[in-house]
Amino acid sequence: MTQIGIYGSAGRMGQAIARAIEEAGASVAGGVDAGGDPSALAKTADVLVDFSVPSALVGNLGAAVAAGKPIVIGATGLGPDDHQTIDDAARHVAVLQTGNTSLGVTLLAALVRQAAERLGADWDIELVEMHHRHKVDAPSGTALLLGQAAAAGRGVDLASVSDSGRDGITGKREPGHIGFAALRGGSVAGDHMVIFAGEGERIELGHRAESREIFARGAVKAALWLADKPAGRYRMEDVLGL
Ligand SMILES: NC(=O)C1=CN([C@@H]2O[C@H](COP(=O)(O)OP(=O)(O)OC[C@H]3O[C@@H](n4cnc5c(N)ncnc54)[C@H](OP(=O)(O)O)[C@@H]3O)[C@@H](O)[C@H]2O)C=CC1
Ligand SMILES: O=C(O)C1=N[C@H](C(=O)O)C[C@H](O)C1
Repeated sequence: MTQIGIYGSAGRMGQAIARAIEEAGASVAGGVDAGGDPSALAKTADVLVDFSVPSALVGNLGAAVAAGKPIVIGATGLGPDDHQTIDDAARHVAVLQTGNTSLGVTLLAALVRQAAERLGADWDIELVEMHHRHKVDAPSGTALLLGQAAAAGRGVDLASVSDSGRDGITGKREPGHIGFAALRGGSVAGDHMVIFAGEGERIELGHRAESREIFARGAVKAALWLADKPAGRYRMEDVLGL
């Protein structure tokens, strides 16, 4: 039976993942939260999942590499340095990083990329997301993932066209920019809408998570898939065969 270790185990996702592990017929190797030792868990688990906080990433990845264990990184709010750390770790162990482990969002990203590829640059792309009142990062990891899919469809680098902080006298919309808006409130598990706004018409491609169980099931599926993979950086598309 595959033993899955959880970084961020007492959190909303950590608890949902523990339930999903039991449902999948695997077992929980243990959990670590703030102040805990990531190394002991890495030694006992077959595979690890990290749904904690970005500041724990270096320690969690270091523990996974030292123990030679694959790891799924689901925590969001990651910056360029974090992605470099993930690339470095992926030279030693299998690492799958994604802002969203659901089947629906993984498919949506492919549709967004295709739409961005086919629609001309005169179609403005805007992303709107809404999450529960406890979420601490914005834009969401999913919004960034979808923005990256749109940018890839257009053959541009998201960092050079991203527009996420409109407030006050912003001036006109920059042609080619990809805009982000983040709403927070209540218990919303995660809503994302990608809007392609043309002259006189709009296309809206979206996803609504009805509970975080979909993320938890996807995370466990990814962990079980990753458990026997060689070193490298993997994506949810690889797990789902999309
Ligand atoms: N990729 C995906 O599909 C999804 C990703 N997420 C992401 O997962 C992350 C967690 O979300 P959520 O469960 O709602 O958040 P929570 O705040 O409920 O949980 C985070 C957990 O991490 C713990 N933690 C804090 N510091 C450390 C540390 N150094 N080492 C290990 N654990 C630590 C916290 O412990 P304490 O409370 O003691 O500080 C807490 O138990 C977020 O980044 C969120 O965006 C969420 C849903 C889906
Ligand atoms: O914090 C959350 O809850 C979620 N975080 C992820 C994100 O930042 O996109 C995934 C999902 O939307 C829920």
